[in-house]
Amino acid sequence: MPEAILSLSKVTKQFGALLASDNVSLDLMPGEIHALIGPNGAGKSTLIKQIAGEIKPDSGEIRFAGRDIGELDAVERSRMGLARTFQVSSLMPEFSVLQNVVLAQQSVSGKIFRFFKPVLSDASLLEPAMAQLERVGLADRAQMRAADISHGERRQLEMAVALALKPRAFLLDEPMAGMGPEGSKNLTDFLGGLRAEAPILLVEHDMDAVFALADRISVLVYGRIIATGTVDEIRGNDDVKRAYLGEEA
Ligand SMILES: Nc1ncnc2c1ncn2[C@@H]1O[C@H](COP(=O)(O)OP(=O)(O)OP(=O)(O)O)[C@@H](O)[C@H]1O
Repeated sequence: MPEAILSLSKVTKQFGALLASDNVSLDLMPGEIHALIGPNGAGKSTLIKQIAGEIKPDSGEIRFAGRDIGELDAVERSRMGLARTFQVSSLMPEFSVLQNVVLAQQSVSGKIFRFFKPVLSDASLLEPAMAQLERVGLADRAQMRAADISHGERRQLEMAVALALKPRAFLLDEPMAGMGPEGSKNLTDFLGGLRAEAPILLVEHDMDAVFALADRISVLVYGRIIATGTVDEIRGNDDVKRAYLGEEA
């Protein structure tokens, strides 16, 4: 049995009287897309924020890449390869699409540059950045300002930036939000291929996307995981139907 890349053990977080994470244990295995679903206010974003290091659990343990990351801040976690995208925009709007990817690459290269300019004309950085843009289908927008591309294209650019960081796991918080049907379909195809690069913990309300992509699904209700299983197991689970999916699922 391979070791989990990310694992949560009994993570608990209370806001006043509200138990937003109630003894949550969850793992993300190599090569998988693990979807986290649940009704509004169930605590999905709170959990993602605790994994990313934006808020601290009251108790419990979070391990990533074999180590307890409880004491690391969000920047240190992202340097370890934990890539969070979408709800927090990582883009620099005044820079070009290509420059955004170059800057992301250099942030993990370990090299310190005093000025942006030499970085932005360094061929050894431009070529791989262009390759990432081709991968997400944005090569023809490379020279546009990030501020001037469409909403869907910004999502693609965030993906290219995330890829440039060479992540060991992706935390994706509602990637389908605000995408039209065609955009959702393209992104679904793209994410399906991405799992080979790094496993994905996916928070998503679009159930078509979740059912198409997830290797496993965990269902969160009132801060508690009420079931974890394959798509078929979750669709057939009576507790899940009652609490979330409804009888038609
Ligand atoms: N900083 C905070 N202080 C107090 N309560 C909070 C805080 N953050 C979230 N909550 C509460 O915790 C609960 C879980 O919220 P959370 O945003 O994690 O849910 P969610 O499952 O992501 O919801 P949605 O699907 O609507 O995004 C909610 O009742 C919310 O009001």
